[in-house]
Amino acid sequence: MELLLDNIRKSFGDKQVLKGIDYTFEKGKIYGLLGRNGAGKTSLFNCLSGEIGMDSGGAFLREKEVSSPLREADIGYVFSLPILPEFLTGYEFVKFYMDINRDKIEPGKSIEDYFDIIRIEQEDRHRLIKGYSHGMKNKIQMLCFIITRPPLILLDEPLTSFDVVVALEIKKLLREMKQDHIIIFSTHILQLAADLCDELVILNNGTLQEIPADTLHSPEFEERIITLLKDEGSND
Ligand SMILES: Nc1ncnc2c1ncn2[C@@H]1O[C@H](COP(=O)(O)OP(=O)(O)OP(=O)(O)O)[C@@H](O)[C@H]1O
Repeated sequence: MELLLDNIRKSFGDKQVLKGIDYTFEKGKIYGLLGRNGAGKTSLFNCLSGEIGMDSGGAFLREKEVSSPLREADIGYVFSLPILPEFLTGYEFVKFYMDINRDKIEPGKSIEDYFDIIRIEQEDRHRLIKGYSHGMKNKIQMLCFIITRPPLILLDEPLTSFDVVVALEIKKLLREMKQDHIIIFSTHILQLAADLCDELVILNNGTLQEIPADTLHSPEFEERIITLLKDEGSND
């Protein structure tokens, strides 16, 4: 399975943020999306998820030479600022989410199993989401895609809110899941990108640019990325 981005363009007023995004992402890999503040990473994710409309271009999933337009149901999107019904308990929300997605759930997994996966303690499961920490809310958002397992998973700076222990668990989980999914996550933490990603792409002056694979584990990794990101700044 592949995700094909075809000449995606998006402007806000006079500001052209995405200037023709062309890229092919493959199943089985974790992609790190890098870019400076305001480069358009969230805008790209929002265009893909349908949160905002693209001005032109398109996104398609291709399976065995057959392409179909990307649909909302194909995407699990974890926002950097989690959006959840705060008036429900974690348990109530997850139960509701499982009920409405009954047809997509792996047989044999209970609600408690899912909470165990993301390590939310028993006593916290029945507390209102309103009182959850940022990291716990992110975990609940992640649980949504663990439950429904959509082909495309978009993570907008997700791991920054987790403590080191949870971050390690989530990294492990993403690595386990990657064989069946296309995972793209945006981050400003270069070490995390180098550690977790199979490929890196930079959103540079409104277009996506692949970073050569040999850069990822080279001793000059950080230096080379920073040079590329600075180049972007000079294009503004
Ligand atoms: N709804 C909107 N209306 C007007 N301008 C917007 C809107 N959304 C984003 N922008 C602008 O588009 C540009 C890209 O923003 P975006 O949030 O996509 O960048 P980003 O790469 O995710 O940044 P960061 O790393 O700081 O989160 C910015 O100049 C931002 O102000």
